[in-house]
Amino acid sequence: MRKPIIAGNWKMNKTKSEAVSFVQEVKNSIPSASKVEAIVCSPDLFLDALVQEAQGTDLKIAAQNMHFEDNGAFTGETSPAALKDLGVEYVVIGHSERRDMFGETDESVNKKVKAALSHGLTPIICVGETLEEREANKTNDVVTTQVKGALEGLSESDVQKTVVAYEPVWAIGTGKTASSEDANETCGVIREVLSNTFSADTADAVQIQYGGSVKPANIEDLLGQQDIDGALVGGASLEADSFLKLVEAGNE
Ligand SMILES: O=C[C@H](O)COP(=O)(O)O
Repeated sequence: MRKPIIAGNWKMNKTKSEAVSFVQEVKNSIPSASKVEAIVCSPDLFLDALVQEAQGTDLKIAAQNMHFEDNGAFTGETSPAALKDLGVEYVVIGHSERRDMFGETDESVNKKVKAALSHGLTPIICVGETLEEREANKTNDVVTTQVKGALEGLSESDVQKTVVAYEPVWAIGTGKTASSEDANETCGVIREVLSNTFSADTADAVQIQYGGSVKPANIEDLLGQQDIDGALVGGASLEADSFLKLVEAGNE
């Protein structure tokens, strides 16, 4: 049985004091033995404070990116070793904003996924098509290539430790959500790729999230779909109230 994940990706928002207040507000409202895993993906600057603040609660803290090397001359970057040492448990890898604006490729995503796993971090691997690709009926090809590229060379048991987030680029921050059925269909395609490339057991084990304008008003429909195991949420995760509503929806 896959446990759904509600992950709030704050992107480049909040100051440290705002971030800490948010965690103080939500951490004791995550039901223990919750049916969903609740995660906040924070800018690196606040990770240490947030991990401390969330200790002993059911709220997990994630990074939004990392380098694939353990150390070296990579100015401005953060290593997986440093994240692990802070007590971070998850890391978002290959978000479309990083692919689009910071030169992430399937190859760098693959290196980062391997590095995360080797440090015991759970990678949340983002895939998804642009509007142009969708209109050219290339959605399935694009996500297939991205999923295969991200997981290239991994063992079945390592793949089972990953999370995939399907985020159609045209639905991110636009207010346009894929219909639950369309989102489910593409998550199903991803599961089929996992099954064909690795095994049916692997496909069954991997949590596949949907992301793109998820909000309290549409979360229930999305979570009700067979192949959608949670959500990666940007805008609607910035306010504690709204984040808690998303987590509550997963507990109903
Ligand atoms: O990582 C989160 C996604 O990019 C979705 O962002 P959004 O919920 O603001 O559309």
